[in-house]
Amino acid sequence: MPSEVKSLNEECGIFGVWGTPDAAKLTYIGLFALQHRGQEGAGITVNNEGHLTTKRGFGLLTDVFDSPNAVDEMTGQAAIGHVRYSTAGSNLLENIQPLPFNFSDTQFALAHNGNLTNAISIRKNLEDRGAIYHSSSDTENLMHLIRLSQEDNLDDQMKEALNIIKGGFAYLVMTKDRLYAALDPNGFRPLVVGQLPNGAYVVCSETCALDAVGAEFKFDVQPGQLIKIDASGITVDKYTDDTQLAICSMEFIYFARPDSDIYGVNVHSARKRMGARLAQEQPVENADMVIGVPNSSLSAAMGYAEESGLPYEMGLVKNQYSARTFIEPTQALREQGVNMKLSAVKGVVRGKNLVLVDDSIVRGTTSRRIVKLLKDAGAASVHLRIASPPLRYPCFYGIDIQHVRELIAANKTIEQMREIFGADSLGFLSVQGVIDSVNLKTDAPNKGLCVAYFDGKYPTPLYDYEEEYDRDQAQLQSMR
Ligand SMILES: O=P(O)(O)OC[C@H]1O[C@H](OP(=O)(O)OP(=O)(O)O)[C@H](O)[C@@H]1O
Ligand SMILES: NC(=O)CC[C@H](N)C(=O)O
Ligand SMILES: [Mg+2]
Repeated sequence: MPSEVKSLNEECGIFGVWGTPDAAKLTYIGLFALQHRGQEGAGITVNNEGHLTTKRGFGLLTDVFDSPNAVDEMTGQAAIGHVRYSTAGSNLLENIQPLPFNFSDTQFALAHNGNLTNAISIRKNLEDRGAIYHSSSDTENLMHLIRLSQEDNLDDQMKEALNIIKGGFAYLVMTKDRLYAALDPNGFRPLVVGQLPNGAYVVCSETCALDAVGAEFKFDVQPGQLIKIDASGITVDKYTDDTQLAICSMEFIYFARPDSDIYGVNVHSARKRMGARLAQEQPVENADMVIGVPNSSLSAAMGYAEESGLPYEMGLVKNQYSARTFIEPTQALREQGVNMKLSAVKGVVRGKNLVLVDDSIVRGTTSRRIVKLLKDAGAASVHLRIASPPLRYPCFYGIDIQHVRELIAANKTIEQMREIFGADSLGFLSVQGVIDSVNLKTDAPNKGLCVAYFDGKYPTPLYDYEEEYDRDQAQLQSMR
């Protein structure tokens, strides 16, 4: 894996459309707007008069659909698609989604964003009873549970299956005559419904994909809902009442695109408010300017600058093509200052006292590199400010960090981190600062946000991950 890839990996994007010509092409365009959510693999399943065909492969959407014909030949009136970053089951072709299933009586295709916390035990249980899995992905479990259900219609089979799986899931399930969308009881992942000018419905991870295909936003799918779209239109149903919103706060901090709205909150504006709150909580005296770390922290840096009355400057630039390179500098070259991703703008930062705003620290790789870059470029001082609290606990609902040993803030104090990064000072936003800045309109705990990565308080039992989590925590205690 190239070392210049993202440190904090995203967690899959899904897109589905029902009842329109060029469904596969629209899905391609929608997925293109969701590419930031996953770059390991991509795929589209098209439904042509009830016949489902899937094309999927490794890499970016443009790697999988590498000629105009690749999408044009997928004719049909409905489609679902997926861009993947794996959380369960490695980066193998059979795990790339949509997962296609051909039964003697029908066909299905599944696309999933999130991570199931009881996938291992469901699989073990079903394999003991003779089930044969196609993939090593957690996603596949839903298909087995639907087919094993004794309910007499597909709506009820879906509901039964959705009540058995646990954890984080936004699912799209397409059959020959309908498209289902379902969200887990905590709504860990965003999922929205929109409508095209011709009346066709779209369901996807973020509103930026609705904008990309010219669809009008209709509503956010709510925790526990099961949506059905078919020839007779859209039906909004639910599979459980036992729900409580706990959407991933990292969606607002880092994952989602700034032009997306989640539950009515614009992501860029939420980040700006986090930056402004950070300026109040962690001010810097005698600074000359605020700079952000492209791309995701620029909104927070703008908010910090506005609140503190300091100029917002471009002190770092990011090479737009860095995500696409598989050729990386060796460690020796890196030590000589070779950097393929970020560069300092020397003419701006030389001799200046900088407030450097990033949105998060995961392994600490970025912070270490950029403080050095800026100092090498002649910055007089670098005060690092992070627009989120220290990430100390793993996520089991769809982000790929599952071990605390990977998280620098779980192992080091703030002063130790400051020293490792070579920064002149280091400060983080409080958990309450995140909650107040996002400010979702709900009575749920933490105003509807999951902040478990910061406080270790998970909104659900961890099921199959419980033992591993306890072991990790014990190991961490012994290291302290
Ligand atoms: O502590 P680390 O392990 O280095 O991870 C944290 C960094 O990773 C993310 O940015 P990323 O490089 O993924 O790119 P982006 O900001 O352009 O989305 C995040 O915004 C931080 O900058
Ligand atoms: N990041 C995700 O949402 C991943 C979906 C699914 N768990 C997979 O591994 O493919
Ligand atoms: Mg970043």
